[in-house]
Amino acid sequence: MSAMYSGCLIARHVLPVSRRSATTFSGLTSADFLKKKTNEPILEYRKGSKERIALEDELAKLSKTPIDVPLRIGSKKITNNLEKKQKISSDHANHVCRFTYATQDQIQEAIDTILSHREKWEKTPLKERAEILLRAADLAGGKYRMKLNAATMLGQGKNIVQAEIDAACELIDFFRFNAVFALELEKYEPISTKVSTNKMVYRGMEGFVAAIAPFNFTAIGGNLPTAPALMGNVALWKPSDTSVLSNYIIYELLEEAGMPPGIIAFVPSDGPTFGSTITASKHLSAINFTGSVPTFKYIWRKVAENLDKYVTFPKLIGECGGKNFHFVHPSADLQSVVTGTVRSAWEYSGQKCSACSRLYIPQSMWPKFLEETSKIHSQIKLGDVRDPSIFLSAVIDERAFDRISGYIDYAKSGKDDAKIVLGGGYDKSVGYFIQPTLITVNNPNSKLLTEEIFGPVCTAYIYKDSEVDSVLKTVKDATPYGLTGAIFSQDKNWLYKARDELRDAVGNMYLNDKSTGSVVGQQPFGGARMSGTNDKAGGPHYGLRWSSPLTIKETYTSLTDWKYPSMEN
Ligand SMILES: NC(=O)c1ccc[n+]([C@@H]2O[C@H](COP(=O)([O-])OP(=O)(O)OC[C@H]3O[C@@H](n4cnc5c(N)ncnc54)[C@H](O)[C@@H]3O)[C@@H](O)[C@H]2O)c1
Ligand SMILES: N[C@@H](CCC=O)C(=O)O
Repeated sequence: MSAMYSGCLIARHVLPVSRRSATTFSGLTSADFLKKKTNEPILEYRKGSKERIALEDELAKLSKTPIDVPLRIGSKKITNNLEKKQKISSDHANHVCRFTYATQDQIQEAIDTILSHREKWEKTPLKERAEILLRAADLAGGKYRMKLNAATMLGQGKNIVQAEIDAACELIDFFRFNAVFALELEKYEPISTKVSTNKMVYRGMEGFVAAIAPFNFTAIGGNLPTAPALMGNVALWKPSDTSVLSNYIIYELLEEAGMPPGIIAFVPSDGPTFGSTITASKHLSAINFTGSVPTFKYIWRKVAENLDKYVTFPKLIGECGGKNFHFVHPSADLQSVVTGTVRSAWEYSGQKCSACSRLYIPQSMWPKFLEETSKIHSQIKLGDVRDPSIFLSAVIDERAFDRISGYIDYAKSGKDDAKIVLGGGYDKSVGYFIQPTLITVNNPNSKLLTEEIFGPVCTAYIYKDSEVDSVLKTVKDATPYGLTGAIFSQDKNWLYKARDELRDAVGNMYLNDKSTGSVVGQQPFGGARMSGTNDKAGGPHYGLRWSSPLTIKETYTSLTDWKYPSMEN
């Protein structure tokens, strides 16, 4: 820990990660990671396994005793009236936590508090900041793993595997890879000469970062404020109302890992109140946003309105929605198309930004595709998140339920020649349950094929095999988005032709694989076009976005020559 923070509460965390033993469920620790640079293993949770027993225990505790989540500003814990609840979406009579909205004054207090810690934190060596994240990774992999998973299952509607790949593995990977990528960045040295040396200092930004998180990925919630903090920034962390608990558990484990108070403030709040307060502060240095396009546009406009106020130009980083496609060539491997589409479109009820929600499939393949997909559909179980045999659970809340069921009703009305070929049922009496649904349309401009639905609804456009190339050309401009897309073809020449045709259509492209499931360090993630600013979270250059590098040239000889050689006769 830096001398600046020595003597305060966190002094017990002085040992570097490599000399501190950690216990994790997978057995991989940050010390091992520094040698192997490998992703956190995904645990299987087989019945009777150590991890399954521990998870069930945590689920039972949390189901019985919801948690009260305070605001965290400096060393204060503030509860106000705990007037809000984060419900269990598959059992909405119950909730996982009570929390409160920060008022405008409290958001302002949080800004002032973190700014008062900025200078010291920014001067703390990167290595020390990185070690906090490496310790946090071990806590997320061990002591906190099941708490994170249980909170993500009950609070955000994920089944065991979906919680594990997000709240455990992706979060741990973000902490570890970001730490190592940042240390690698620092290794770059500009060229120096005999008379002067040059240095690049990866300085934090002057001001504060506002991290605004979506509901659907616990790991993203954890990444948004900590990647900037790693690079020497202070941050406000606004979780989504429907991911408060899992995000707060991350806050607590960061604290235990040695994150000093006052570097990150945890402030659940009303979206527009938060948005207008942060954008009105002249000290806003950046926004790290993940969520929908309309919210990001709102924030961007607010920044534009306040542009003359700011000390520095705020960096606007936003990862937004998508209308992700699977494009199937007549030569494609049917099994991959079926399995990939079932998983991408319906896992986690289609609430991954990368979920497949439009399928382009040739007439020749459609009957067999439907037959095989129907077989799987009949085995898929939709139910309460605590039932380990479910494939998917309820959608996140009533607003999402009403929006998604509205699209299903549109299909039922027969507009755009829409037909529901699988699923189409929904019921919100106990939980916000929507059946995995497959629709076909004849109109390529149907809103079912062009708007982000963000639910377990996939729309297929069945094209004539002979028109494959012309249909391919329509994919890019069919929507304003450009997040993910998959191309399935065993004809390699055609596959690479399609890859080139769709070069501008996505930020993450999959060839003969489904459109979801990016892994930190393997597929750095981010969308093009209206899907975001494409800063590639989980990649080696992400840290640069949170830095305002300072270049320093120091010269050791006197400056004597003022005449140019060309001036001599
Ligand atoms: N591209 C990616 O990496 C990625 C990842 C996850 C989710 N997403 C997208 O996120 C969306 C789903 O998440 P969501 O429903 O939480 O999105 P959302 O836009 O409704 O909310 C995102 C966050 O913004 C906050 N917010 C709302 N109004 C605000 C305002 N006026 N000012 C400031 N903040 C405000 C919300 O409270 C929440 O914390 C989908 O569109 C999905 O595709 C994208
Ligand atoms: N990393 C995720 C995307 C996150 C968006 O919700 C995936 O690719 O499945």
